Amino acid sequence: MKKTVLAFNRVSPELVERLQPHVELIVPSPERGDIATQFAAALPHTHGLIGAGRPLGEEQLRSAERLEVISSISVGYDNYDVDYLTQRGILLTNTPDVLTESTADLAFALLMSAARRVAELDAWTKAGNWKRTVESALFGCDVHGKTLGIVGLGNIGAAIARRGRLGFGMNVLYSGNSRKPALEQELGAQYRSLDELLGEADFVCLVVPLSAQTRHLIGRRELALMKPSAILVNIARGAVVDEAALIEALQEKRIRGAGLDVYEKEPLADSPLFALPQAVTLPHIGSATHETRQAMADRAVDNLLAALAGERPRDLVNPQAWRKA
Ligand SMILES: O=CC(=O)O
Repeated sequence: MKKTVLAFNRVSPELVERLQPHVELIVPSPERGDIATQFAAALPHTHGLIGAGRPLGEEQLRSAERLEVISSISVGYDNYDVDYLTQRGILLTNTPDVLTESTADLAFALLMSAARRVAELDAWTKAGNWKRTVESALFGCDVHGKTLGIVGLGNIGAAIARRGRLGFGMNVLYSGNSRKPALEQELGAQYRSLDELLGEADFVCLVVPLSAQTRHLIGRRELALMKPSAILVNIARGAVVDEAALIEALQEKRIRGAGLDVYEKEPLADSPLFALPQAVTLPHIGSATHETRQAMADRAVDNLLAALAGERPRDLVNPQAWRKA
């Protein structure tokens, strides 16, 4: 008998096509009422879950007695209570690597947009404000040759550093838990403590996973260490930054600007950020290209089907659960 797989919410037709021959697939749909109710009703019969953007821990999964695997279509896994899953022997998988370059592209788009005021001046032009040559009040700042500070030089951080160094001749600084001699060699990247990096960088780019250690890593004190001319880019998770402190720093012009893809509460609604033209606000689209989302879905399906077949999935977040499963 086929095992049952429950999607978190609507999934792409390609994903349905790949899964359907192998499993009994349940996809909650807004046409059939409340998604959360449909999800909860299907959980007790479910062997595998697939999707993204749904917090899952003990409270949500108590009734999921047959659950063997959660295949997350994301690289980050801060939505899941990993200890609880491990204790229950439920495998958790993610989709690393395939989104590295697209996410680095978006970090650079945010950085460029904030520096050269792309989004702001696009809105300005379309509002019919362009009557004569733009004056210095609307000038941006250079990117090439400036200092790029990467907080968290993992795969995505390294891809951003490469763009900065090789594409824009930037000086690259990084902070994090460990030194990266190969990247120091390749890109001339220099290690700094977080405080030193904040004081030296023209662009501070956050690329750390969210954890107890990185929650509010950038707060009032850290923002005060940044240069008044500096720009903060966050493509990691909203809660890595104390958003209220960031809004205050932007309102008081204590930093030049921000490029944000992630927020403490998503979707972002009614935020003071909306009134700040120097904050570029995107709706969490780091990996949202057709090609990358397809690659992520494929990788998530591979992980899910492997786990349901009793094989060790390629991207296992909690290997300790493998022994228990
Ligand atoms: O934020 C996106 C991801 O974790 O893949």
